Amino acid sequence: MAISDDARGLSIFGKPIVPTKKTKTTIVNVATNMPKTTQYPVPKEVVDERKLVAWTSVRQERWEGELVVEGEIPKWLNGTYLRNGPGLWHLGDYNFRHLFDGYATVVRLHFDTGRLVMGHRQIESEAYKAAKKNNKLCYREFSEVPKHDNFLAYIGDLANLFSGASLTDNANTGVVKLADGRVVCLTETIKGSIVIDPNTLDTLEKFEYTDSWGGLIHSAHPIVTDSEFLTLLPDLLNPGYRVVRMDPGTNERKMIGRVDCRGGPSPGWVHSFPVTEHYVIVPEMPLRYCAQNLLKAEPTPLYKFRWHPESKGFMHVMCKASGKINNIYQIKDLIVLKVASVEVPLFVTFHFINAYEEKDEEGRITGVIADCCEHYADTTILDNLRLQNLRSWGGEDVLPDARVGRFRIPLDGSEKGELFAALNPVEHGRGMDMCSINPNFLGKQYRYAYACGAQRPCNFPNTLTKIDLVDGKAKNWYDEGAVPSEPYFVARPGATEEDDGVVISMISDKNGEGYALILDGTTFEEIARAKFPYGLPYGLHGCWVPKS
Ligand SMILES: CC(=O)/C=C/C=C(C)/C=C/C1=C(C)CCCC1(C)C
Ligand SMILES: CC(/C=C/C=O)=C\C=C\C=O
Ligand SMILES: [Fe+2]
Repeated sequence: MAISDDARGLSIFGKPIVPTKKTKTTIVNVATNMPKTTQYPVPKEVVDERKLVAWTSVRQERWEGELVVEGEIPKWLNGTYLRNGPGLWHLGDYNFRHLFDGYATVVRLHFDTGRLVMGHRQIESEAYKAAKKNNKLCYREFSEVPKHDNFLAYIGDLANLFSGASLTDNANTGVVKLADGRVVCLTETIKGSIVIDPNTLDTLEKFEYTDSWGGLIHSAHPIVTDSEFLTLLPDLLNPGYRVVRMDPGTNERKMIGRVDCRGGPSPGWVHSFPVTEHYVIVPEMPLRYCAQNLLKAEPTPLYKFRWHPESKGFMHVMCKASGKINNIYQIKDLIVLKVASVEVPLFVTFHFINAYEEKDEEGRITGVIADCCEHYADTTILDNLRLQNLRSWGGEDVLPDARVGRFRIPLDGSEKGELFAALNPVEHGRGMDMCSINPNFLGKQYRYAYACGAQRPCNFPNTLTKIDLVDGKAKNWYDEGAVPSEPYFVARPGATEEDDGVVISMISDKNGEGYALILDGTTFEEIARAKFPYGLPYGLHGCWVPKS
């Protein structure tokens, strides 16, 4: 294996390279069940001392090198963890506004019999290349819109919005490994699907869908397994969603079925969605795409979306085999499959955790359970993710509450489903987002979820938390002032227990430094960490590429 241990690369867009202090961090396992009233703001001196590396642009285009490992990485952990995220938030002196605007930075942790090589690199999207070349924003990002020199240019840009030409391809949300081995970085625009090399992090090509579904947007979180790729294509013209499947080795999405919206002027935002063994669950969230906001030059507090409580929330259950959602009975492999479309309480979620089918004593499916990181139907979290807000924390407890929201969708023809907290949110500090599960339990009854919770006061989820959905308990990892990224579970080969494996996260700490962290999946204790040469910005979602 070729290992380079030098930091090579360029500083980007003129950002200075600032040396970081060497300080040891203290790890505390916390109990987060302090009542709100006994929590105090973090003292100003402590807040002022914190470096904001999580919310600071990555300092150079790329780096690769072997890391020194403290502790022991299990010898069975062989493969590559890739994590994508919006890591570059400025162009010259111009600072982007929202976390989701940044140009994609992919980080790679390559594990080989106890050794660890880290690399990071910018994705060479058209949007990123054009920004570098022209030193200005050239495509419409999540909240940022290019400025126009004159009225004609503005009209041209509006026309380009409808064709999709002016939309970004900045693939900064996640990265998936398809069953055929291709590794694709994704965002919510369909054109922002970009194939990368998981070893060199080279940008290889645009992932071209060869079907003719058209449309501009899809779910940022497709469901990817060894046999398929499922995603949702919101239909903004005739409000609804197409549920599509793509087979390994192809670029063609075939339609499983279509769901019409039951409320509102447009489909609800589908950042993610869950599946069970037999069903695709299509959430219809009252936070809906909004054409007027899409046209605005300045961001609204809800960006390209609008909150429509009057339109209600719904969960649709589509049979994977037939594409049907109406409440009829179907015989497939002698199982009676019932499907449903129910009204549910208002909800706000980015991320579904998992879903599964509930059965009675005879093994008949009676309902569907779908779990998500739910923000109590409060949309303010979206605006809280503005960089200014993340960077200007004064020590107050300002992170809105979130919970593991559990939908119960009856399949007996009832018109309504339920939504409740799957465990007491105090267990995880009333913060909850950025989740993963053991992928072998996708769509099946499961017990454990890994996510970011809160040790309050805070303005962003700041703990790693292991949720036990059976006992209703959580184990929390916390490093004062640190921002951990999504905990990612990798199962030990041959494991029979659901939590037998490790959890990987990357930490941006309060000293401006950063490290890869490996926790034991069962005990949730740290087993290894490896310091990065410098702190890295916060990142969103990752995937595991096992050693071939
Ligand atoms: C980083 C993340 O989680 C989400 C990124 C979302 C993006 C880039 C959304 C972009 C969009 C446009 C540029 C116009 C159309 C609507 C929408 C999909 C929100
Ligand atoms: C980071 C985040 C929410 C944090 C809230 O508590 C959401 C990210 C969404 C995109 O992937
Ligand atoms: Fe996401």
